[in-house]
Amino acid sequence: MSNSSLAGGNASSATKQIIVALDYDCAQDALAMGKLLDPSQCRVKVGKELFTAAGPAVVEGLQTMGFEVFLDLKFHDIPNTCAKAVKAAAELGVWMVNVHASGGEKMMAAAKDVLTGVSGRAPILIGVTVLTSMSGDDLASLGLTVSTEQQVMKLAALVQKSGLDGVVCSAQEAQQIKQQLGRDFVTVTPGIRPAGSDANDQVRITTPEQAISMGSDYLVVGRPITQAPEPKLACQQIISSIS
Ligand SMILES: O=C(O)c1cc(=O)[nH]c(=O)n1[C@@H]1O[C@H](COP(=O)(O)O)[C@@H](O)[C@H]1O
Repeated sequence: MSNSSLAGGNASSATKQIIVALDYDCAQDALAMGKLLDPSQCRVKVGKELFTAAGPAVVEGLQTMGFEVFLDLKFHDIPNTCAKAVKAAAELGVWMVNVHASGGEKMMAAAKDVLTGVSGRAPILIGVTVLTSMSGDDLASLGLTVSTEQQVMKLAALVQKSGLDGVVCSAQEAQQIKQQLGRDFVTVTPGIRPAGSDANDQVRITTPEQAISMGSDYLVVGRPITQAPEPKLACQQIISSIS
């Protein structure tokens, strides 16, 4: 069974919908947080800061601890370069990898194509639509005159047309994506904030409960867990709130 068929529409009945964003500047801190978390209860995300500082070794370290890793490097480049980066990610054995949907159909299709030649389990390949830190005003400043929802839907349709498994979006758009693109099209949603938490730099936010009720498959949660006084407890509370 491919990773893709494990994701999507049935994820809401599965466990491990929480992906903890390990946004740290060194492997030591990321692995220390990993020790507090339970790989049978959540997955982890390695993003640009941690990967740039610590490289593939930290991915391997987390995998050795039993975690499935979402490698969030948001590749965005010419098709050949992007596809080769996705291939390198797949060879690290990661569970999920992402590219920017705004790289376009040719870039995304090349990234998907390269995975057919990868031995073993291919990672779930996801396209980032509009960053959850962005509002309509931010889009306008880029010269986009459509609403955030319209832009997310436009990019999500392009992601699907390019053959990818799903999108990163805010949970606010997850319901519409499921309605228009099908329940098996995976929605990965950052911008998760338990009631009363600081939004930080996130704009399009929802609580974990709202994200699940809107049809989100996977909830990416960073600071509300990693900067909590008791991260393990914060993670457990979020898991309980959606179970
Ligand atoms: O691709 C992502 O994971 C991502 C996309 C997006 O639109 N917004 C977003 O916040 N993220 C990532 O999700 C994480 C959210 O972290 P917190 O805001 O601390 O919960 C960060 O690691 C971001 O890099």
